[in-house]
Amino acid sequence: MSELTGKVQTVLGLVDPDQLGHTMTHEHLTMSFECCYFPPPPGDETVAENPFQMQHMHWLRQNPYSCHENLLLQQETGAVRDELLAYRKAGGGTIVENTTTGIDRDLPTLRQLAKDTGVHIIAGAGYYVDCTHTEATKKMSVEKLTDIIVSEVLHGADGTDIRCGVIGEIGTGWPITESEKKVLRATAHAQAQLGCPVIIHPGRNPAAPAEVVRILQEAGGDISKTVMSHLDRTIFDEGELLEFAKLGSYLEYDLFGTEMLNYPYNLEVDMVKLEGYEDKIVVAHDIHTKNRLTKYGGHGYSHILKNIVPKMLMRGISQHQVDKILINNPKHWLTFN
Ligand SMILES: CCC(=O)NCCS(=O)(=O)O
Repeated sequence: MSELTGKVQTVLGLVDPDQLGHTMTHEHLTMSFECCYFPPPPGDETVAENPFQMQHMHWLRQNPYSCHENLLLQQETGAVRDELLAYRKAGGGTIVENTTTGIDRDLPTLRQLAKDTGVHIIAGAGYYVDCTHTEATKKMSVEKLTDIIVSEVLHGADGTDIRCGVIGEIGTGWPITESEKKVLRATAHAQAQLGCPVIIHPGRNPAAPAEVVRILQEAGGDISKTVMSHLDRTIFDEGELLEFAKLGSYLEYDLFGTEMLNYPYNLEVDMVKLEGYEDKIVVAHDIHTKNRLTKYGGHGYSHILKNIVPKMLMRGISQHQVDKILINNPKHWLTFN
């Protein structure tokens, strides 16, 4: 039992879990995604250099990683502040900010955004994918990595006294590299000490999520307190997905905002299926590029609350089930044991 037990840790301090309200479990408010720059298709180089014009917006949606400028979300703090105020107005209460070491976590900015907007912001401890690990990180032992992660939760990260309230998103690719495996083991050790929530970014192979769970479990991690992100881009086969669900993690769908929501000829195309896992599903937009902000014609952080919830209700998901996905499941996940 520690002072964290039964509480949720935000960038402004500990809060009672019932204060969280509607929660997006996977967003970014300030970060850089330069690590994942992807060259534009041949012939499109000039568009990529000057993307933020009306006639280029569709190109940007199709090629979000092919424009350096688009990857610098940390330049948009003013727009993000406005977005968070709109999120509150739409009924939003909490955002889990998944930016970890390697993609420019900025805790003072998160604290200021929380103060300015009243949105509860929960920051992430730990490391993103291998290509962002420094040589020093790659050389660290599991014990050293564990100490750093624990300290980010108990004392503060990046030379500040601002404490993280979740470990992750912990980045892994496919195959999982040695350095990523060490970080996963450190994550499990830290979780065992702290009783804290964990969130994982799996590689893009359908086998990746289960392999991560295996490594975490072997190292003593608590899978029932772990979110597996990005399942909507990772496991496409329904049978495989149900097999993975049996392992007991939370199942996160976080591509909302990039879906084809109103396909006019068949309004059923994006039907959500719960399949008995309504206590394990969480959702988010995973905003990590500029073009997804409303300032640039994007969907913003309120899209799920404004557009997806009505669709869920229309398709027979009850208000009680919606509340589980948006309020109760995140609350239980985020509360320290
Ligand atoms: C930093 C945000 C992130 O990792 N999002 C997932 C991107 S992708 O792996 O689906 O391309």
